[in-house]
Amino acid sequence: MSDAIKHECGIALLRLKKPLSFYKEKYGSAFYGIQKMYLLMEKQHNRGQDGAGLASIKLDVEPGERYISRIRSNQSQPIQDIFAQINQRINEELTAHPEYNDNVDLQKQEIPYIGELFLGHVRYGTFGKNSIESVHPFLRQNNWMHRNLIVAGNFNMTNVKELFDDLVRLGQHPKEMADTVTVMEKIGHFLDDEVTDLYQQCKNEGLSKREASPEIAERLDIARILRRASKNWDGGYAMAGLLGHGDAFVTRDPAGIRPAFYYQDDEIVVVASERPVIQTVFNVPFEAIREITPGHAIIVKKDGRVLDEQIREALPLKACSFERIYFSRGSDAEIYQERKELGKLIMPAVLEAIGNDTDNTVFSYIPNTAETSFYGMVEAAQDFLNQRKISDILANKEVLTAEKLQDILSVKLRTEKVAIKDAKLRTFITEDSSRDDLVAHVYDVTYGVIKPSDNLVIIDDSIVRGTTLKKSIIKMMDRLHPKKIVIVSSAPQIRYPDCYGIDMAKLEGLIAFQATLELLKERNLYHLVDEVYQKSKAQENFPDSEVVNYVKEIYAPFTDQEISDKIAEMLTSSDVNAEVKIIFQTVANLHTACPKNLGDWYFTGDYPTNGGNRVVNRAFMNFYEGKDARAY
Ligand SMILES: O=P(O)(O)OC[C@H]1O[C@H](OP(=O)(O)OP(=O)(O)O)[C@H](O)[C@@H]1O
Repeated sequence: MSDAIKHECGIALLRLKKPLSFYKEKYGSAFYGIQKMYLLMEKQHNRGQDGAGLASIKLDVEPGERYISRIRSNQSQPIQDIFAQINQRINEELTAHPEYNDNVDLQKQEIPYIGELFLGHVRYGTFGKNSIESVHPFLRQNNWMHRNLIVAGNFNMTNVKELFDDLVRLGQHPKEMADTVTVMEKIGHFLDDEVTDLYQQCKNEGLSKREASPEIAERLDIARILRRASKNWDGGYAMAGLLGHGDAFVTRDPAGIRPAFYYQDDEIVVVASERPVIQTVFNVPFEAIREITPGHAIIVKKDGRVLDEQIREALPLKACSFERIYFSRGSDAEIYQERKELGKLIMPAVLEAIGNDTDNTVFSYIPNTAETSFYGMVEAAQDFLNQRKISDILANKEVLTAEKLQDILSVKLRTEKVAIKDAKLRTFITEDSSRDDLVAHVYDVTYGVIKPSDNLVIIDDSIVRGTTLKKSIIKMMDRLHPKKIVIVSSAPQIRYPDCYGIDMAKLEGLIAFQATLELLKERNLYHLVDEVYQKSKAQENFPDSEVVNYVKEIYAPFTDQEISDKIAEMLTSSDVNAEVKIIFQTVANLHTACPKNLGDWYFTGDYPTNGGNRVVNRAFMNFYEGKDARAY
């Protein structure tokens, strides 16, 4: 089996509803679509830096003219790479044929990528190969216009094997087991089916073959195709597709795990993985942008109609909270406030850890994502300080002088930028093998702002494997000689693997799991590991719906605090002098801060789809059997 491919990805779909001459007149260029695609993709580069791809379709072309273009790159800076190539191609054409310059019809006819429909994708290839074949969009070609299918997705299916077997049962011979291919072939199969049915219909109505073609395109029921294709999909997905003649769709999983936003007016329809991208690129307000309803698809017919159709029965809404904590850009109006709230809500625990001694404490953060929660933490600390000033003033009100008041008011919160990130990479999603070394060299430290009598409170958005802390942050912070280092995680302890698109596939990689194993050993409870293995093994061949997440029993004997303390101990190497404490967010606070994104399986083990329980079961067995394998 070829490696399943991970998809911590971003998508962008754009349909220009007017003729290209309209954009030339209004915005000065018929390349409007390409320019907007560049921005839509670049502003989602946080979602993928290993690969980028773009496909475009020209509507209503004559037979013999090319109408689908696709370009993909797995070079460093892949977004720049593909657009540099596109630009070069366009410029070559324009230089060789000056007559194209002011002629939109000729541009459309002769220059690739000048079309009305676009699909872009940015990709993280977090493990396995990062070959060009793994870069989206994927293409399924056919001589029949409406049988051409182009797909790109931000997704991960837990049951690729089963979906693959389904295809084989249908008589197909898929060329690989990668989930993108499987999903595309699934859609493709029902697309073919639908086309065949419609052709029969047209024939019965007396239409000639040639007359039938545009009729089929018009009547094609995309929702029906998606309903049939996605029936057995178990996973998190925002799946986008284009058909050769010009229909387009984006469908979202029934639990709303992966995000997808859209906007439309009379000039454009646009879909992206993140909302602020659309706001910025098209200068539209927050309120004008909608989320695709979980289990629905937004379908843009070739004639410009936009349909919102239900595809799957909705599941309880479990939008991924990790999008809010880490993955998405913090520029979204809601996400920004949520991250701040995460910082605020954890403050009482921080104050306790420093014995309310804000005077001898420096507050800081680990760049970049945690910067926003730092602002929230600082606001809460400021509130605490103000309360103290009020009490001081009231207590001294009989003897208050201007000087005394000045003394009280001059006390300030001490915030510093202590950690500096040298490389502009997201290390969390860097491939396992090269990560340790990278992390060790990614950060640097600011000297001269910490006194030996100080506590240093430093907030990070999440602690996953703990590499960032162990290999880099704690050691470097210790070089500043603080008395105590308090690491604050704006996310709760990550105890279970993810299987819906965030790369946390192995249990033994998670520091919370490792710490719990240590505790089990110390307390002579390690037999629980054997027991959980027996229970997991016994349900190995159960249908997904009957599998129980027994891994929860591993954590049950311990309080959160005990596990946190063990994590701190394990991440602190013997040469570190400061006392190190780690504080994690509670799951209850997470839900308070991010009320719309209640998906919390990596923290609680409560998976939103049945496949999740199978994955955690498999992940545990892999760990127990010493198999260095991914669980899906
Ligand atoms: O515990 P670990 O397994 O080391 O992973 C957690 C770290 O990874 C992320 O940083 P990243 O460099 O990806 O991104 P950022 O700059 O966007 O915060 C995250 O912000 C944590 O610092």
